[in-house]
Amino acid sequence: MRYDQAAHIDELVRTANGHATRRDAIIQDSWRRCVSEHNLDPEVLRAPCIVTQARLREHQDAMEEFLQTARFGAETLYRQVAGLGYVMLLTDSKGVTVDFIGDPTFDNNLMRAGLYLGADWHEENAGTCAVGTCIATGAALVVHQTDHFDATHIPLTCTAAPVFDPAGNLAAVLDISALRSPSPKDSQFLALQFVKSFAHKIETANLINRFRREWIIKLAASPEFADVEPAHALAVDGSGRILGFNSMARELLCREGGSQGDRRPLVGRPISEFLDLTVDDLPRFAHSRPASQRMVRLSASGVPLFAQTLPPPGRPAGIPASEAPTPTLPQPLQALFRDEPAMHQVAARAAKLVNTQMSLLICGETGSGKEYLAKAIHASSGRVGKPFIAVNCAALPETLIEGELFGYEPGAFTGAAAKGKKGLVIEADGGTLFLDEIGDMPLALQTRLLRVLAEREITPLGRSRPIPVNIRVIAATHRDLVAEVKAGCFREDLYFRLSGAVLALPALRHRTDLPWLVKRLLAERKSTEGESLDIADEAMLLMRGYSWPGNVRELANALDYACAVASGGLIQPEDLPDVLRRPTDVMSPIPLAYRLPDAQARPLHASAPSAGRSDRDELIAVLAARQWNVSAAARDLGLDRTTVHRRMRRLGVMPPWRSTSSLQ
Ligand SMILES: Nc1ncnc2c1ncn2[C@@H]1O[C@H](COP(=O)(O)OP(=O)(O)OP(=O)(O)O)[C@@H](O)[C@H]1O
Repeated sequence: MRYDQAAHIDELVRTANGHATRRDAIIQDSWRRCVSEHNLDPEVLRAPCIVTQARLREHQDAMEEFLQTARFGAETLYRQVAGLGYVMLLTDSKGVTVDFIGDPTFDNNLMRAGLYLGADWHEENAGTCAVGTCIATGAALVVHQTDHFDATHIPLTCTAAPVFDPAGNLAAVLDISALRSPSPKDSQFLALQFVKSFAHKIETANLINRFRREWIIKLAASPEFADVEPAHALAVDGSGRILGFNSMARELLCREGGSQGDRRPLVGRPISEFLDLTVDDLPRFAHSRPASQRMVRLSASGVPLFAQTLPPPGRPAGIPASEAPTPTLPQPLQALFRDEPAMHQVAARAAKLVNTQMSLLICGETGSGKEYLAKAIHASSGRVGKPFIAVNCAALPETLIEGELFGYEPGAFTGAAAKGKKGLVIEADGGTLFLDEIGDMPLALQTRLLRVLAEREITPLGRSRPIPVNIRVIAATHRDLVAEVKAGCFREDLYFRLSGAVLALPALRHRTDLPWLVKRLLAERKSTEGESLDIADEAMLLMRGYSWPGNVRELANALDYACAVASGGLIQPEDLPDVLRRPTDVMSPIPLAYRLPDAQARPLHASAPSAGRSDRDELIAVLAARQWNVSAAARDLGLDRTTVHRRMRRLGVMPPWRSTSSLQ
């Protein structure tokens, strides 16, 4: 044990025995809690506790939408402090690190220090630390060097702030930490302000996202800042009842309610109890009017504030949320399918993400339309009009990928083009970079890609200064990336970075809109005589019965063939490629909704005992009917998600895009 660790333990023991110490009160209280409530022994040095991949996934799944909303804020915070040696951690309310951004070159040191995805920083395990003590107290704080309880952590400086959900419950903790820092604790004062400010932004973004179909009221103390940085934000429904708030609005309303001696919960109470307005007044506070004319007073204290209201989309004031129309999908996403539940789910999720900075991962069998979907996302986003650059990582020789992607300066290496090369990442600036077959990207380049994603800048070969880039990365694969991670062929941190949002495209044989797709593709084609074509019912029946291993690409090819050989403007069974007419290639006539994806079509007894077979069949059927959305299946079964996940593991049931070798 090092001398500084021994001295630290000595101070802990003396404090636990009631001796005075000059530490902040919040640290002293936490030390005492660690000894008396968590039974932590100051003399034991504990290694960081990192949860298993399966548990991490469960923690991430449970707050998926929040993570998507928080990502941009967390990345922006990281960019501001990365140069000072900080990493960024976002933990859930239990202290498990569900998002992490750090310099990949420090991986091992960060992991050893517990600054890593999956690290559990709850006070019960890790002792006094910024995240754990923030969870215990609900307060933002700095835990600097020897403030930490466990002597393992005393080189670290950590600053954390709580992020509350719209009902005022702790949702997450935002933390920045550094392996090294100056000794005075004051050096972290600005870090604390930074983290608090970003926690506030994430909280407000989460509130607005969660209640985007309701009235949002933002309040600021000055007219000049009413539209720029309104401190207080709350959501109210069409009848003027409070639905949610950020922490600053909660404090303000509690003060107001408190001054009238009313301590009832805020949710459900009419906004007119707190502000001198009713729901009918809300349109008056729309952004189009000058801020100075948007004054409102707090009912109890009479203090003036300046309001800005955001109305529910496409709904005049006063109509209850339940009667609001469902928001429509952007046209390019709508054009991908017709009345097809699995595709609708993919498109609806993509629609929510089109304008976020998040990287997306599209999974699906070959030819299922991964690039087509990526283009539709690009066309639906604010990046439309900017480049969409597609790179097939499997098609480029390993030696060329680096130069093609990241570019190089003139004369960077022997054989380099005289003018140098810009690189596809820079060419995609402002737009979308589509990385097809990401599973085939060599490991060394995965590290460089990770850095581009984390830092949003790129250093071409032979250049010393990085170039900032603004790209949206969409990756695609038909492989089981989780298995690739397990086999050491794919970087785990890159996988987590890319898989923040996974869009799983259904195979064509599982799509219920095949007839519509056939007609749509036919409308784009002509016969050799230049006439439009239709398809006979018998030919359509053959198409519906075929298993389409090459998916939409194979369908398009089959129609090209049929259009070339058909005559009289109608495609007959004999105009279809032979393979469609061979009985062995035809699917068994099980009902479409219960047709199982390939991974599940293996002999069931191979992975499940016969006693469990009917349970397994039932579980697979419900999951397949819900396009493998575990939450939806759990609702159907009347179980919670964790139980369904546990049951899936026990019965060896996996989504079609994972193989049996997947990480569990
Ligand atoms: N929804 C769709 N509507 C019309 N055509 C589509 C649709 N989806 C895919 N296609 C067509 O199917 C073909 C294959 O699509 P795409 O290249 O996007 O598949 P992929 O999954 O990326 O394939 P791969 O795995 O081989 O990279 C393309 O010709 C594309 O134009």
